[in-house]
Amino acid sequence: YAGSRKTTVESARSGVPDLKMTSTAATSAVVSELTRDVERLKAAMDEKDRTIEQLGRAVEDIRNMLENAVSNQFLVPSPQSSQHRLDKKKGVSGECSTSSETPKPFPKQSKPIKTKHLIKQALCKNQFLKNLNTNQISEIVDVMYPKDFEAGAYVIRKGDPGCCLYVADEGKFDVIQSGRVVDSIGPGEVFGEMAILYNCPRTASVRAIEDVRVWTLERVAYQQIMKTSAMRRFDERVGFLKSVPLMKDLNEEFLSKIADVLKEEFYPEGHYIIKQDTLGDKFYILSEGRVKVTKTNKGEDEEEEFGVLEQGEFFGEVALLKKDKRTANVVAMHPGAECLTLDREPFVHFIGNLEELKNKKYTEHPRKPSVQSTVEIKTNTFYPELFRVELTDFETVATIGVGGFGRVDLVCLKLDKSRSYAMKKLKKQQIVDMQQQEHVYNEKTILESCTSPFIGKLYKTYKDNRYVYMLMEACLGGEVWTLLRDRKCFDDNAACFVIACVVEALDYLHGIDVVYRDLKPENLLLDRQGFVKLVDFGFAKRLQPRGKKTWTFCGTPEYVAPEVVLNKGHDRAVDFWALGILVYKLLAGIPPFSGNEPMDIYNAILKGIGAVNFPRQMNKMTQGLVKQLCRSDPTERIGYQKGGIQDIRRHEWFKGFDWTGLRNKNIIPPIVPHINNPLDSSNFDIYPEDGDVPPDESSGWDSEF
Ligand SMILES: Nc1ncnc2c1ncn2[C@@H]1O[C@H](COP(=O)(O)OP(=O)(O)OP(=O)(O)O)[C@@H](O)[C@H]1O
Ligand SMILES: Nc1nc2c(ncn2[C@@H]2O[C@@H]3COP(=O)(O)O[C@H]3[C@H]2O)c(=O)[nH]1
Ligand SMILES: Nc1nc2c(ncn2[C@@H]2O[C@@H]3COP(=O)(O)O[C@H]3[C@H]2O)c(=O)[nH]1
Repeated sequence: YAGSRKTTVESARSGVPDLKMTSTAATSAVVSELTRDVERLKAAMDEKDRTIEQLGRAVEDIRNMLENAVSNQFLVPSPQSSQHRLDKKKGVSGECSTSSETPKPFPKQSKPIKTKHLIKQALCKNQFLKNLNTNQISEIVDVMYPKDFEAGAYVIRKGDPGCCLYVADEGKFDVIQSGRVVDSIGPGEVFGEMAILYNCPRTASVRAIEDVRVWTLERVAYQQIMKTSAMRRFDERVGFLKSVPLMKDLNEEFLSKIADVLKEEFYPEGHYIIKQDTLGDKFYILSEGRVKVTKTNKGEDEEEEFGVLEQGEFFGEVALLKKDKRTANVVAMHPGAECLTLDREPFVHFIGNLEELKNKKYTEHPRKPSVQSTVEIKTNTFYPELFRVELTDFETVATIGVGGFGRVDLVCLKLDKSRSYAMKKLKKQQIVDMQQQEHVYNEKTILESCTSPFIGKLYKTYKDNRYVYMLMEACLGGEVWTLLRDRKCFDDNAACFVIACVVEALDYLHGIDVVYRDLKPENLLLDRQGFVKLVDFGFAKRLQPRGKKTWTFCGTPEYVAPEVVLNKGHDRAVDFWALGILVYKLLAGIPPFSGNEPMDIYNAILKGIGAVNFPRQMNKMTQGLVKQLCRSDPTERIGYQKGGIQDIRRHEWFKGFDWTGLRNKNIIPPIVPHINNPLDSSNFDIYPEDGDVPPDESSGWDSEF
């Protein structure tokens, strides 16, 4: 750019006449000629600047178009996106909160009504926050506090860990990427929003152009408000259902399940909630206000009133039971009515049919694996051969994996090289710094209690000043991730087998109320025969029975379910979502929701599976399975409904699959790894040594290791 400008000026100078040789008139003629030249040059340069700017924008547009095309249409990937595809995906998680902790109240910050309005408007425009109810928004606005910055100060610096979201109040801000101003932010705009999900590095810098004020929302405050309000709403709903005469005999667990699938709808006064003679697919319980029931007799226009229904009464069951048209009108009365509604599908799935609901008493059924499997639930599995074995009795053969908090080594006993183990060692200080102690304990206690052929066994744990260690069964066939990287994608047969093993693992885990939360090819390993085992239980959690949920953001961006992104509270349904992503990823080689930044991925996830293009190699039946698993509403996902995980096994995609053979391990896996001896680490990538020696950490949080 500078070069081209210089060239133009130089070529103009070459035409300048010798001034000493000319008269005054000639001089002024020359000056005006030169002035015109200068004007022409200026115009040419401006034009050039504009062209360069347009070219820059065009290049940027083309780059964006190509990136979109690659992720959506499977064109030739750019080097950047193919690199992106080869990267292992890292799990991310919010800080753990122990359930025993009493939430600390966040002080309310008084602010003028105008400011409250500005913040509310800003929050309502944000993807993550726009679905919050008015109470949640008000609570959030109340705890936001002001911060002032002088012109030129950085509100956010790229790369710093983020702990809060901001709403710009007064003044303007520059968004800076690689030293370039890429955008500006003005009053009433939200920025730094990723930080309310979990602690992740800032993706850009934000600098005040003038003296500015921002309103700050801390992640901890946001998450506490979300959690307490969702729990409060859920308890209120269960409490309300208990008061509904129709449901009075149902037990609490069952009511919790129903509460989970009910949707809340508001109808203004005069609104026809149900219109006579139309088709209907919804059942209603009146939670607030009153409705009147009217009927129009054949050949008459007048509506006759049949009665008024009050809070706690239900309607809309007749058309559902008879599979016929609505038999009456139901109209909202003053000042409007609020109903809890149940669609036909979840209604049928969860409670069979209304007659059953009216006539049958439900007893408590703890969820168990839905088919008889070879797995049994044990706790405190004990391996006598390892009873006296100390940490110092092992020697390291090779590093076979590197994770967020440490690494996994292939080890053997110094005195017995006929057997190997995987030793996962985690840096204690880093665990404490990232507040992940509870997750590490979850991993230990859950794995200790698992006995499934589809889950990597944990034999024993150790600790020293710097690390905690988990001694595990070694799966020497390598990661499904590596196979996928080398093959680009799997055929239906191999994908079906991998997914079937995962289904078995999930069935086992959900049967003991454990949600896994980190399904991805990186966490699936092949054993020596080629059967797949689930490892890395860093995000697994045992949920309270009774339909209880958990709130901490956990997972790997490409695989997280929308309810996790939206902080709505989540349960085992997130594993079915991730299973859908996994099916897609194995067959297509890339995940359905992707982007350069996690935020782009989350926005794509919130748009839903309907907006995703499927590659040619995925036929309609397979697409159907992915779509049924990746329903945005968790209660609508296949696997989560009345038929349980057996619905997935029965899906057409698995037609002819030998599930019993899989469980008894008497079928031949489609990919049988080459393993030369028990110390063979050749199916894993080679990792450099970790030069970093972590500091001692002696707070004692790991006493149970
Ligand atoms: N039992 C095992 N046998 C063989 N390899 C294993 C075993 N467990 C883990 N690995 C290897 O080590 C890698 C990292 O293990 P793991 O995912 O448990 O660590 P992590 O620190 O929790 O990782 P991340 O931070 O990515 O979640 C795995 O992807 C796998 O390649
Ligand atoms: N308006 C605007 N904001 C951006 C852009 N890129 C990043 N940001 C914001 O800058 C913030 C930097 O920190 P975060 O990554 O937490 O969140 C980022 C976004 O909110 C951009 O191109 N335009
Ligand atoms: N037909 C009829 N429906 C009533 C009456 N009172 C309440 N309803 C409710 O009004 C609803 C209209 O839609 P549905 O026929 O599905 O189910 C009906 C009942 O739930 C009544 O007296 N007659």
